Amino acid sequence: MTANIKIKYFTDEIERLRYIDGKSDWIDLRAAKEVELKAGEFKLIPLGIAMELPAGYEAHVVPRSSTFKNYGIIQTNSMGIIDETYCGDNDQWFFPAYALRDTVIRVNDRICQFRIMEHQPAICFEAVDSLDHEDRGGHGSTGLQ
Ligand SMILES: O=c1ccn([C@H]2C[C@H](O)[C@@H](COP(=O)(O)OP(=O)(O)OP(=O)(O)O)O2)c(=O)[nH]1
Repeated sequence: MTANIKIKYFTDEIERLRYIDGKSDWIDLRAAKEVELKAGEFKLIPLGIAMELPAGYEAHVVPRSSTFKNYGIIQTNSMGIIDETYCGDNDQWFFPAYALRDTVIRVNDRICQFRIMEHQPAICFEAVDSLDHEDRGGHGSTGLQ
């Protein structure tokens, strides 16, 4: 099955998104403007795109494995969640970056990746006195290091 996604680019300076079938279903995203950060600084890096996600889906954005090594930045929210409703003409995706060293992110640098995920089912929380199961045990209870 193929999902069609409407995408709006905010600049011609970044390469168009490419889905590489067979390797990974995560799709790389690029910085849409040059951003300079000093060690300890936080900035939002625009990713130059907005999308209308398929109904019933959200997108998850995480750094590439090489992002920290190449650029010295980490993603402050660990994983970005793009809601289905984030689909207006100015709803540009961004990467919240914290720099651990002085660094420059250049236009078109591939700094993160995303995939779409189906929403979980609607949840109703039912309060009970007992869950009627044996305790599994918490951290370290398997004895494995
Ligand atoms: O890394 C991110 C995180 C979010 N967004 C966009 C898409 C998302 O739909 C919107 C709002 O994000 P979120 O729901 O995480 O934030 P909030 O609800 O506005 O703020 P918070 O949850 O911190 O109260 O911002 C990004 O582009 N990148």
